[in-house]
Amino acid sequence: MTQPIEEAYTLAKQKYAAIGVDTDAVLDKLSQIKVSLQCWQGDDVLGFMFPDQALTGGISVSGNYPGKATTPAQLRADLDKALSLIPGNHKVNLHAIYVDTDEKIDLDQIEPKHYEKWVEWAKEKGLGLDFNPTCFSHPKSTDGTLSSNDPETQAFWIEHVKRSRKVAAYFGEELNQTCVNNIWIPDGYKDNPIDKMSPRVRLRDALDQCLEEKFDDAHMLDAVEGKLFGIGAESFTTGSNDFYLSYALTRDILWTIDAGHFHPTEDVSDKFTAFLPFGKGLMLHVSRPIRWDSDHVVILDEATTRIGETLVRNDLLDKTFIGMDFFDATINRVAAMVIGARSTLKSLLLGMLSPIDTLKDAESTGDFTTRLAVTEEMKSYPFGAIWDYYCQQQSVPAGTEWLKEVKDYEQKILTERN
Ligand SMILES: C[C@H](O)[C@H](O)[C@@H](O)C(=O)CO
Ligand SMILES: [Mn+2]
Repeated sequence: MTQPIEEAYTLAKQKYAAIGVDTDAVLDKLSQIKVSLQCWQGDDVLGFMFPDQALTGGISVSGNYPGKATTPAQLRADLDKALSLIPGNHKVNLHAIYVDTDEKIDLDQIEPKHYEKWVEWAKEKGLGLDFNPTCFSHPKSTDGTLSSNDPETQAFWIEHVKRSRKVAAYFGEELNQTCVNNIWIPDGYKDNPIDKMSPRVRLRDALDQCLEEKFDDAHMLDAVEGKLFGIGAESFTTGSNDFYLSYALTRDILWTIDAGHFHPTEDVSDKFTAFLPFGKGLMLHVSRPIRWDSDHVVILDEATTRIGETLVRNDLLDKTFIGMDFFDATINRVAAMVIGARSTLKSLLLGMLSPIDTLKDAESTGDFTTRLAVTEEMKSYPFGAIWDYYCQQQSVPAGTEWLKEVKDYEQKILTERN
């Protein structure tokens, strides 16, 4: 440990102790938390199944920064680099298109064996894995997927989702920890539909078929992710947030809240405690929407801070799987992963460094003056000293030191690609 970091921590620790916060206990708690690092930041959501297929489904990646991963081995190397700069022990989130096989297969043919190399790698690195069926960027996804009114198309996507659940359960069994299988589909209409009921009934029934096979919760949990709108589906999104909230509650599965999938003025963190008194649990896609679901790299802004604080203050960490969802090709992709994950973890640390009991006492006795005064003062507490110490403790670089490693990696590895 370098001297200045230790000294700064000692002073900061005293300051937090004076308001009843035990920073050593906080760092111990933070070290137990896993965030799921989305692999698709590494290759602009292309995957290895149909890499020449354009990205569709109303999501888009801008930028052409050199060095994107074009093979599973490259992507794993980039993830390794990123994970070595993120404090703690985490998970990696895969989409179905990230197969690692020489077989030429379509999405309705995926099997656990096509992802074996990911599992071997995860075991070697002590990582967990999450999974997502990929219901976009495919010739059969242009006119709807699970809610399609073409029985053949719908059957194709049902088969894909059923198989993705088997892959997720295999991940969970092999890695001895829960793998979340998150279902998101892009179905919707550009213009106002007349019949809004039939697509949603078809989606409900298709999902029910997908979920027929039962798996052990300890290995696999289903999650459904809604959305306000997507490019090309501006007027109607079949799998809207209300639809999936209802579906998750009635089927006792996880609801995925993507921070970019609501109206920009909505506070997504407020939804956690609206859902959890009734629901099984949450999956989060921590993201950064700029005017729309732009999937910018997560930073420690007010929205992200509120997410971390809400999870901690309300004791929701045991019921929430924290994933991230952003993809930016205008900057170094490994750096994007590191920035997003470190910022997400910082939001949790900020939450943990609050004098929660004092604040709750003030609130319950109606002392809202104290609640406001203390939360404001906390903003200038020496949080950075605690974070730097945590990084040292977890053997990852503190401050911007990590950037040197990414720049070095860029020079030696990334610029040699393409
Ligand atoms: C890759 C997608 O972003 C992801 O699967 C989905 O979670 C989403 O947020 C679509 O907008
Ligand atoms: Mn998402």
